[in-house]
Amino acid sequence: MIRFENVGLRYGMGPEILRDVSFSIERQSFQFLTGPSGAGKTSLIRLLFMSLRPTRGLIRVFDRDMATINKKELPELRRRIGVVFQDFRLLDHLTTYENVALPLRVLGKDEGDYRSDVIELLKWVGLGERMHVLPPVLSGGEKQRAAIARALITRPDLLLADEPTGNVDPPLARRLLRLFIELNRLGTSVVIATHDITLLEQVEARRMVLADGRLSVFD
Ligand SMILES: Nc1ncnc2c1ncn2[C@@H]1O[C@H](COP(=O)(O)OP(=O)(O)OP(=O)(O)O)[C@@H](O)[C@H]1O
Repeated sequence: MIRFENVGLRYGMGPEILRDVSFSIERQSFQFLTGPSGAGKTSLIRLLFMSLRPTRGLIRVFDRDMATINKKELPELRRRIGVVFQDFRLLDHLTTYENVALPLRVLGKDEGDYRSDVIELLKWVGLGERMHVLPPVLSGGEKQRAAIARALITRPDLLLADEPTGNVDPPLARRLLRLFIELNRLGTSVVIATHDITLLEQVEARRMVLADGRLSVFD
C-alpha cells in the first residue's frame, strides 16, 4: 500500500534527518513507530501523509509515485488516510460533534445517515457528555480523543497517529489502543508513533525504530 525506498529528508540546509529509509506498509497491518525525541517520527508521519516531500528517494502511496502526484489529486488520496496530529488541529468554532462529523460533511454526506455513527464513536472515546461543547473548553486528553474520533469517522484505509496517548491516563490509553486494534481488524492499516513503552508492551506488533536518521524494522 505504501513503499519507501532509500528516502532521505532534510529541512533547508540542515542535516539529513532521515537517511536511506526503506520500508513498506501492507494492507491491514499494524505497526508502531518509535525512537528518541527528535529522531524524526513526526517528519516520517508527514511524509506518509504527503504534507512533506522527501529530499531524495522514492515514495509510493496507494500505488502512485509521490513525485508525480499533483496538488489537485492530493485531497482525493489524503481522504483515504486518517491522521491524528500531535497538536490535534480541531476547529475552535465548531462543537466536538461538528468537528468529528466534518470529514463526512465535506464528502457531502447527509447528516441523517451519519449522526448516529458520530455519536456512537464519541461515546466510545468517552466524549458522549462533551459532544456539544467547543474545543477551547476541552481538556488536552479530551481534545486528543476528539482528534482520534475525527480521524476514524471515515474508516480510512490508513490511520496515522502521532503520540495518540500522550495526554491521557493509562486506562484510557489502553482503551484507545483497543480502538485502534479493532479498527485494524476491520481493515485499516495503523501506524502509531509513540514513546510510550507501556503501550508498546501491550501488543505484539511490528516495530519501526528510528535512530540517527536510520530506520530498523522488527517484524
Ligand atoms: N519544519 C522544520 N524545520 C526545520 N527542522 C525541523 C522541522 N521539523 C522538524 N525539524 C527537526 O527535525 C528533527 C526531527 O523532528 P521530528 O519532529 O520529526 O522528531 P520526532 O521524533 O517526532 O520528535 P518528538 O518525539 O520529540 O516529537 C528534529 O531535529 C527537529 O528539530
